[in-house]
Amino acid sequence: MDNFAIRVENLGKKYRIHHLPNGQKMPGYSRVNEDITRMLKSPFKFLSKKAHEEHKPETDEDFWALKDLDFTIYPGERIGVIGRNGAGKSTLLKTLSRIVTPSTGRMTIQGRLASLLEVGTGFHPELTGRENIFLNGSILGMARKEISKKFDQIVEFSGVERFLDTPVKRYSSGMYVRLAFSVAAHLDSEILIVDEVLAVGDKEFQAKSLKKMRELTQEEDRTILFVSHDSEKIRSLCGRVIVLKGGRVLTDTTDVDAGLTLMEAQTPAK
Ligand SMILES: Nc1ncnc2c1ncn2[C@@H]1O[C@H](COP(=O)(O)OP(=O)(O)OP(=O)(O)O)[C@@H](O)[C@H]1O
Repeated sequence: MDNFAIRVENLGKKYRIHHLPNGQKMPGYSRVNEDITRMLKSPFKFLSKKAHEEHKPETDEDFWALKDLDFTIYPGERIGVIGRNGAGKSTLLKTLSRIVTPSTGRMTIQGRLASLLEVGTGFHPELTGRENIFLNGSILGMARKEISKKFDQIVEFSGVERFLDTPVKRYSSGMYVRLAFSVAAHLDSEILIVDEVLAVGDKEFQAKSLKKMRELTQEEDRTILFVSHDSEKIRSLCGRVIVLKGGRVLTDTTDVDAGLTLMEAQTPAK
C-alpha cells in the first residue's frame, strides 16, 4: 500500500434541509429551536400559526455540505483547509475525525488521528484536566505508563498546572484550548487535525502552537490538517492548501499564496 496518511475518494456528505411553509430553509435540528423561540416570544400567535402551517405541506431537499472530494495527503505534510463561511471545512474535518458519517465515497486513514475541533469537543467536562489527559491517551491506544512519560511535557506546554485537578467544565475557553492543544500535540498520533480553535488562545500561545506544529511535522513526520480564516497563519504553517467552495475542492495546491488569493476572491457559499 502507498505510504499516505489520508486518502479520500469521492467523499460526500448530504444533509436533509426542511423547507418551511413560509419558504424558509433550515436543517432539522434548528427547526425545533426556531419553534421554541417563536413559542416563547408569542405563544398564542405561535399556536394559531402552527395550526395553520399543519395544513400546508412541507418539502425536504438534499443539501451537499461536501461533494466529490478526492485527495491524498502524505506523512509530514502541513495542509491548510481554507474557504469562505459555509464552504465545508468543519464538515470535512469532522468527517475525517469520524464525528460525521460520510454519505458517499470512502476515506482511508493510515495512523492514529487526534483532532482538536471546536471548544467543547474532545474532553469530558466533568473530569479534571489530569483525568482528561489520561482519557485522551487511552482513546489513542496508549498504555498508562506511556501517557505518564508525556504528562509533564503536556502540563508544562499548556501552562494550566494550577488547574490540573479542576474539572475542565470550569476552565476558561483559553485554558481549555491550551490543554486540549497540548494533549493533542504531545500524545502519540500520526495525524493532527486542528480546526480554528487556536484563535481562542492568546497571541503568545497561538505563536507557540504554530511553532510546535511545524516541529511535529519536521521532527516526527506527523501530518497536520489546519483550518483557519487567518491567512498569515496559513502562510506561516502550511505547505499546501485545499480550497473548498460549496463543499467541493476548488483547488488543491502547494502554491499557498495562489490558493489564498483564489479563496479571497470567492463569495461565501449559500
Ligand atoms: N448538521 C447540519 N445540518 C444541515 N446543514 C449543515 C449541518 N452542518 C453543517 N451544515 C451546512 O453545511 C455547510 C458547510 O458547513 P461547515 O460548518 O462545514 O462550513 P465551514 O466551511 O466550516 O464554515 P465556517 O467558516 O463558517 O466555520 C453549511 O452550509 C452548513 O450550514
